[in-house]
Amino acid sequence: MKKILYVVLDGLGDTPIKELGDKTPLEAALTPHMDKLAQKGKSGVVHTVAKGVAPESDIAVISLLGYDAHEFYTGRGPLESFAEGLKVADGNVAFRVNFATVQDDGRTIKDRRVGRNLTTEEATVLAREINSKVTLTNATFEFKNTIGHRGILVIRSMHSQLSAWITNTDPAYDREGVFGLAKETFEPYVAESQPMPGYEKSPQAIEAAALLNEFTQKSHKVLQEAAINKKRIADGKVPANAILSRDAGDHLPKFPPMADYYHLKFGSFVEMPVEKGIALLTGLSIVDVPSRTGHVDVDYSVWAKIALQKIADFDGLYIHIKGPDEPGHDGDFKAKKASIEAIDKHFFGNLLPHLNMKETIVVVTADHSTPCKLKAHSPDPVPLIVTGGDIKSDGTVSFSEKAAAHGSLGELLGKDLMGLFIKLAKE
Ligand SMILES: O=C(O)[C@H](O)COP(=O)(O)O
Repeated sequence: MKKILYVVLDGLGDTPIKELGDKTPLEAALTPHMDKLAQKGKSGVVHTVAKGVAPESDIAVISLLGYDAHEFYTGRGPLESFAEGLKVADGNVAFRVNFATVQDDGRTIKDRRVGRNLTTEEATVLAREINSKVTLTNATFEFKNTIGHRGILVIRSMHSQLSAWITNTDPAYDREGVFGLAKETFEPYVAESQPMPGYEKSPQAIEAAALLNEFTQKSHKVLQEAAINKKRIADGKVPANAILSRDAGDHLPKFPPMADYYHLKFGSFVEMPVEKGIALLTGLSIVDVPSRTGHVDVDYSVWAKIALQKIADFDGLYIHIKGPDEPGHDGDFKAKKASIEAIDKHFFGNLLPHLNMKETIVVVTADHSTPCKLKAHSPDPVPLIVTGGDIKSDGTVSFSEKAAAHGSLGELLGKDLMGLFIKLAKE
């Protein structure tokens, strides 16, 4: 059986941009290596969770790994908390959070990501202050910063189980059932969490929402007084003076391990806690890579070398590269195009010349589209290339949304991809 090299570029998909000559950042980017993969293989488009769904990365990646997100997903909070070593027992409620910047009224949001320049070191100090100075009514909590403005929060009631059926305080994401869905537009105010429809009378949901609101108010007060924020303001930066919470979960997902589900041993290297949590909980082996240096030419070429070494140890590698998503969220199409070009040059450029393509099915796709115009995830399907092994070309000339839409693979669902790749790897 051939190896499977499964590369997912976060937020890759986009829509045509006038300033790029009505091309998407992917179309406009110089991507000779990915274009060659497309020319030698077949392409198509993927609705990673379902047609018309603008997924967060978590349910998209779960689907891309072949699991039905409707069946297995229990919220982003438990995934990221598990990745970061925080205990999430049944009845604890875990959230993904952002440090954010609000006006002095404590609720008008100036920036959901603190200008995307909060250092992990600054966030660590602020997290320590929150953990030491905030107390909750008949409950304890653990708050941990992760990467940049990102973090996780676990709240534990002292006398009862809590329910995750509560709304977000982060206005940028809605909840549809257990799924988190990106909103194209939203009111820039910290939302009051409340029990979700149908759970208005649930004591566990009522208590969970009340505790989240208490945490939000008290952490804001602590952050307002924090020396780090006073220094940030003096340095002309926006303060990290609020915590936005979303995607609550009150138990860990129970995935059948990949080894049992597909009888395959997969390695994985990823950048963000959410993908790390999914990899750990689906039984993928985490391949250690050096932490980001901030220089993508260095980081991506190191990743390429590690992928070449490690693919020998596994049946396949799942590689999740964050790159294009952040500039998409920031509406920075030039930076998104540059990010795609850097991945092509420094990851694929260092990987493909040394990869045994006859013995490897190479897949390149995305978890969702993050159109620069929207600055948010969208339901637009993402392009897919499948090449290598004995796969014959379907005449695709380049790697782009437009070219993929005419590919011979047509429209696919994320949860069907693994089955397709395994079939191709066995041919
Ligand atoms: O970057 C991340 O953590 C997510 O993919 C997007 O989350 P955000 O909208 O809170 O930045």
